[in-house]
Amino acid sequence: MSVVDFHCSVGPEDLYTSVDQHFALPSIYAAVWSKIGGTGFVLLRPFDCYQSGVVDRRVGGARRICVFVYFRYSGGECSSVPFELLDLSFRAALLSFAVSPCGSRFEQVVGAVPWWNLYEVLQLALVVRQPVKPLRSDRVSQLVYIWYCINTGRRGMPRAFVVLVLDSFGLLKGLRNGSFATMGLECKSMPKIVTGAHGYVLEDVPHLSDYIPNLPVYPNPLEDNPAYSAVRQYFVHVDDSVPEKVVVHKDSPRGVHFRRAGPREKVYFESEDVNACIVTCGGLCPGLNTVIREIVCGLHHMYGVKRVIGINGGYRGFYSKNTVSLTPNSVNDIHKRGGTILGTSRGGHDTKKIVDSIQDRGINQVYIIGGDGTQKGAAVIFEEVKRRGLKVAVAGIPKTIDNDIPVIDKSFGFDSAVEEAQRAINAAHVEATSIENGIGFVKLMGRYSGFIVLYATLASRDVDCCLIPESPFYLEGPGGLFEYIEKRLKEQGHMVIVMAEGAGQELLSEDFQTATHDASGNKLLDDCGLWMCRRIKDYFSKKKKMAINLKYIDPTYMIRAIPSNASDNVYCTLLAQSAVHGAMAGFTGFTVGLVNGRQTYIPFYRINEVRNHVIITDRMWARLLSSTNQPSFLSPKQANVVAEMEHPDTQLLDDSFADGEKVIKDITF
Ligand SMILES: Nc1ncnc2c1ncn2[C@@H]1O[C@H](COP(=O)(O)OP(=O)(O)OP(=O)(O)O)[C@@H](O)[C@H]1O
Ligand SMILES: O=P(O)(O)OC[C@H]1O[C@](O)(CO)[C@@H](O)[C@@H]1O
Ligand SMILES: [Mg+2]
Repeated sequence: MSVVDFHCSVGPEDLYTSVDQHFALPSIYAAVWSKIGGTGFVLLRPFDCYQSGVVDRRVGGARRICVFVYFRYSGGECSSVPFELLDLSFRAALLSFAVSPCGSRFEQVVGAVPWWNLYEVLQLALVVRQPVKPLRSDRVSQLVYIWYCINTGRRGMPRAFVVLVLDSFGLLKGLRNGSFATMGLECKSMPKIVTGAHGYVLEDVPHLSDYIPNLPVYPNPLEDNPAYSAVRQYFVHVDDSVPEKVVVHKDSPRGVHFRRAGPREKVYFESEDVNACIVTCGGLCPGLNTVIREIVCGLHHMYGVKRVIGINGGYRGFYSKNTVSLTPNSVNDIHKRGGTILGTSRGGHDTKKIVDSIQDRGINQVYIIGGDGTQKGAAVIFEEVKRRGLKVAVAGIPKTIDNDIPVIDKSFGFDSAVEEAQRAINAAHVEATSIENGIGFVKLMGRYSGFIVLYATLASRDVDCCLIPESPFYLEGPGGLFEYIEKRLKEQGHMVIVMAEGAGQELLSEDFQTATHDASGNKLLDDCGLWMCRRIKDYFSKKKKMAINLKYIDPTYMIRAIPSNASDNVYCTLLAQSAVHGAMAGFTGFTVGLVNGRQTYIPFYRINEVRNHVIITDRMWARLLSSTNQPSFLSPKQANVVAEMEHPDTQLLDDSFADGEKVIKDITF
């Protein structure tokens, strides 16, 4: 990659960002933000330089390119530090980073400094011992170039790791008011980080009282609830928190925690004042109706709330559709149905119109059920609500059958989807075993993350080959997929292949590629399953002159349109009740989620920073490989890249190496 790559034509729809937070970030812990596919956008203030080891642990390994951007501000309006000192600290930061395990791993370092200052360019080159090319034009366009850089990776996977060294908050505020605004960026809140003894960190969620002073509090009506009186367990302790990592060594720091979900002694809403709404966005997922039902029933039965409305048709429904009144009676049976009784949609997120509608209708609790995109939308709604100073609690309930939401143990609907996928795999197995050289080929969902396919394969034990987006593969030649199919057919006379829809997209021949974007800006995938089946058939009939019988099964929409299974139903109930307790207690700007088996409130930025991926250097992938006996399909070059990946100093500090499936990193080839 060179500076030239910054000029590639990426449309405005690709300009996702989290960097608008930069001037409010308190430390590097809170400063690692991610974009589509998991780009680490790290904002390093001059005095954070000594923390580069933390950066390494959070984003190390996958990133190959490092971009330093140095804005030198000469207005002086907000900076009380002399420029000479800022220059010094900048160089210290750069040097410290460049020689750190993280910095030294990058293939190339690009330094962006004001183009007119050749002296700075030379200094940078000296420090990083690499050719440094200044980016031309003014500071605003430099920022735009960085966005481009983030989005230039293959298969939509970003390749850049960006470090901003800021020397003036004032300048960046100025930029935000200027070009940032035209990029549709919003100012976000400062993360609430509470620290305690022995490395305890609480990544807390916002509260209405953070921006509305002197809010009245009320006793929690649960105190009079016969069910809770019976067990004499009413409220969670105000200081209860849940650790993000439960595998520790005796000297490990206590690490990051999230606020434990549950009812609080005091609430910030009187029951008769609550006017709640529920909206579902994005694709379908088993359990949506259960969550709707349990929010309505939880509000009604636990808190005596009578006014709950449903917003029809996703985010756009706030301003373009009718609402529907929801009562325990009207939602009584809905959990037995798939889909969402409210309807859903992609696109149409107009923050101003949505919050106008919330304000006009007098809504004061907003429950937003949806995937990664929806949670990003919820975060923006929260910011706008806060900016207007409204007493409105915004709660997210994460949904996705793909299980690609980070931090949480798993998303609701995932188990049901995996279970339903068994029926398709069984059918494929029956078909394959009933005929000579039978191949059962099943395509399942999983746009960027292959969890459904991974778990469905492990659960079934009938699968001989599992293909996921995270694990590249190739078709022809030694070690390729075709060779493996031939071997398997010769060994046992049949085989079952299960593939995620996002796998092998890069293999599709150009004539087969028709993909564009959906209304939310998600890249639409081409039907790689169909294409693969055609390639397999062609290969064996034309090249090998070998008769095979391939049956293609595509149950993708069937596995997400079903009602949730029993375990997801219970999970949905707990999520919904946790959301209700949180909103009633005045918390806002949070997503509910299960962390290490406990319900928690997670700040939006943690849910939105990365995408959860299957890690193919993790033991779970080893379990998969030993279950199917398939080769890794990595080309020698790709295998080298994997082998080169260094493990962090302390494995326990990094999710991807902890025992289990919770991951935050991705591998980019
Ligand atoms: N960055 C964003 N900011 C504001 N709104 C967003 C953002 N990304 C997505 N949205 C909105 O969120 C809604 C749902 O997004 P999307 O279609 O990506 O589905 P999702 O919630 O990610 O669910 P799925 O699991 O099906 O992908 C859409 O209405 C979209 O406009
Ligand atoms: O066809 P739709 O409704 O846009 O949804 C398809 C996508 O939704 C998901 O189920 C969830 O993101 C993906 O697995 C899939 O690619
Ligand atoms: Mg999504």
